[in-house]
Amino acid sequence: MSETSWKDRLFGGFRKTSERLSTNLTEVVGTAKLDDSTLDNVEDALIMSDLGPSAAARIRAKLSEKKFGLNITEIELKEAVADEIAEILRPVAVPIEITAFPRPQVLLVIGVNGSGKTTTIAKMAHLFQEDDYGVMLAAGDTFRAAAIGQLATWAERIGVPVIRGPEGGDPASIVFDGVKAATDQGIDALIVDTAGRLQNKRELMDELAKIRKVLGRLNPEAPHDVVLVLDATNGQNALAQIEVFKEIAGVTGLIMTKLDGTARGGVLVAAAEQYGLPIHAIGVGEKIDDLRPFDPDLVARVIAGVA
Ligand SMILES: Nc1nc2c(ncn2[C@@H]2O[C@H](COP(=O)(O)OP(=O)(O)OP(=O)(O)O)[C@@H](O)[C@H]2O)c(=O)[nH]1
Repeated sequence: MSETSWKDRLFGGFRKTSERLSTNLTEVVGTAKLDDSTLDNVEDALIMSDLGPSAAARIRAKLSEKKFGLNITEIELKEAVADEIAEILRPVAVPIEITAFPRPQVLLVIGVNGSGKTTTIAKMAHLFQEDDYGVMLAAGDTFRAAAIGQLATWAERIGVPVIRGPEGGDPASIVFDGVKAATDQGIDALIVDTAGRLQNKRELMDELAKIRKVLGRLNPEAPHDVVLVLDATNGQNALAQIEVFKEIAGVTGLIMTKLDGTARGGVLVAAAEQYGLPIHAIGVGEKIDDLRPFDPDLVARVIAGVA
């Protein structure tokens, strides 16, 4: 896909978020002087737009440091907010690199049901394929037959092999088969779907521990990545998921999906500020090429409504 059309999609995707922040910030201006009361209002506007109290306080402090007492127009305020959002996003906008030696790089993908995990795995595979990497999928979410079928359908559609077992089968054994097959076939990236049953933390922890143990026997470096897929429409609840999964699954990076059609895209900034985990890519639609790594400066401007 051309960069222009991705940009359009990005704009379209974040439209509701930027409208919300824009509206909230517009209410602020009128008081043209950036004094304490205006700063209070800016901070409130950022919190109301899901950027979270911590990012809001940080942006407020920076604005105050740079522009306190100055007269500021609405557009200048939005530009300044965009600059500070970019500061927060820059360190975490880190695409996944396929660097594992020996191959394959093993990526465990976790996330609660409905977060967009399966679709995101297909989109990631597609991204890697575009870079000429050989990709294989492993259907480690054996909890539901539908999940295995859905992954297999995607694999067929994008033309990548998939390792699968029976419903209720042992995920660790599928991962084992996956690594062996990927190694034999010279595959670069093995993406493993896992069950995301947060309802039962103990079970999930045990399952992941077993997968790690099996992987460790084949390659002590694996899994190289533990990617948590989050649904942006869940707002603050998505942040709570980071907290839990970080603790129980050793998350190494995030992918945030469904940023299209939600006014809650500010949660991307909240996640960046609060957790500092790499955000590998963002999803702005249901199509195969609707997931990309992101340009933090551009996304910041889109969110603040000045792009
Ligand atoms: N609008 C939009 N929809 C998305 C995005 N990513 C995934 N979806 C949709 O979200 C729904 C759930 O996605 P799945 O991939 O099935 O999610 P899952 O987490 O694997 O969920 P289960 O299979 O139910 O466990 C599907 O209808 C996807 O098309 C996105 O970035 N934007």
